[in-house]
Amino acid sequence: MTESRAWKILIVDEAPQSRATMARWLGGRGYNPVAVPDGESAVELIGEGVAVIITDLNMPKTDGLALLEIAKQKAPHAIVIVVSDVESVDAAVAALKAGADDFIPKPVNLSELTERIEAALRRRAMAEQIAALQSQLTQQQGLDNMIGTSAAIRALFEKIRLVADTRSTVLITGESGTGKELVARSIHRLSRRAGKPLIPVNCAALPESLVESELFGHKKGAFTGASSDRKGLFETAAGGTLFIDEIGELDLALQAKLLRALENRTVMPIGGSREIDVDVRLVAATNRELLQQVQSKEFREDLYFRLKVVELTLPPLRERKDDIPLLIRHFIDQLSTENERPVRDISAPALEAMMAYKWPGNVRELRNTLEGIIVLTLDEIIDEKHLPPHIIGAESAQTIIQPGMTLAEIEREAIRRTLEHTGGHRTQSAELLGISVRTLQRKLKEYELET
Ligand SMILES: Nc1ncnc2c1ncn2[C@@H]1O[C@H](COP(=O)(O)OP(=O)(O)OP(=O)(O)O)[C@@H](O)[C@H]1O
Repeated sequence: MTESRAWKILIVDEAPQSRATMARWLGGRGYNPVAVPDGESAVELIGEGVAVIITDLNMPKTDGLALLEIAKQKAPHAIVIVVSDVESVDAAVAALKAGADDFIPKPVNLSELTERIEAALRRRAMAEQIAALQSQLTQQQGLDNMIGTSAAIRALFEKIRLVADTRSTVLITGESGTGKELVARSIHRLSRRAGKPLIPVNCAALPESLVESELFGHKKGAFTGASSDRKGLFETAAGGTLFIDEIGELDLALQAKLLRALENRTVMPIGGSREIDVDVRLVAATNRELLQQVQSKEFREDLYFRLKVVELTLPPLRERKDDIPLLIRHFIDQLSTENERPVRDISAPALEAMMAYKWPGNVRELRNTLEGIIVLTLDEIIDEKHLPPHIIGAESAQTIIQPGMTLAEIEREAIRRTLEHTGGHRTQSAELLGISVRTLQRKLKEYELET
């Protein structure tokens, strides 16, 4: 059954035998059936407590269609299943058009009846969850579709609201895939700067030699290839927000330049002779331990303290498992629509397996996993059979290491499988492999794994 609660089912059928058989069958399956012989007696009983109404169509006085009308008024959430003789198929079609949830021809096949009831109850539960989710989203408007009701996420939403409309620099920390970019976008959208641009820049994705000119701009002739003046992202973001992702990847010289830009609110383009005023709010993110980088002298301590005036930390998904069902429902809804697939729910055992899994790639991995499943199925319900083996804990003991393999071959295979696991996400793969994104990029070239 969809829930342990005994659903109240109203059976309206003139034929005593058929009425009694349905009632006995449903009672034996844990439902709470109430059987009546005509429309009038049914009208008396229709109310909020009734979950399902099974009604015959052809009845004297109040017939099935009239009952359907009344049910819509008195118990709008009740599911109405019409049963009818095959001859009155036209009437059944009319009932479906008038809003009945399902139609079963008489004589009623009892197993089919329970299946249809279960399916309708599941559909209704899903619709209710989506409605709840939508209202929750409306309440969180401005938070860029960030889903979550766990205590940790609610506390984070609160901090985002408080910090958004200040000038403070914000440092967002958290593992890869936890939603740092979404937080940065929310901060921008809730701030007075929302009408101005939010410019994201990922330091790990840019070659080191380009980061400086990207951020601060350059003058014509400043270096080979600088054929004209170019504005940096600080200037492009004027009045708005600059989101520097993977700030831990900035080299020390650029860290000094960034600190100066923050302190003086001016930037100096490469090859320039004059500082340019910039009014930009900086939001930075990292999935590395900046403090450790400070201790190992890879990151300037003064910049670290300048950045961490306000620090928002995103907990890994495994530490806020309460959010998993909600996120799954959100992604099922979103990805089924996007990919035109019929998936609309997840079975209890599959959900349990997803809750037990550790999600090293966090929300991104959850979304990628669901996308992989949804794209490849025409089923309506995600079940255990759809889940990848590593999630249901059935990953075989097969190991990538075989005697005779070189270390390079083992490394190549580890990188290949990690990329497969993260859906090709380099930052996340680098983190899982314990190397920097740049090292990963170098190895991808070396092992010819680039796509
Ligand atoms: N709370 C959430 N609600 C809905 N979607 C989320 C949530 N958190 C993350 N996501 C989704 O997960 C994916 C990863 O999020 P995001 O890019 O913000 O992570 P990140 O921490 O910035 O990752 P990285 O460190 O790798 O850049 C995105 O598709 C994002 O929309």
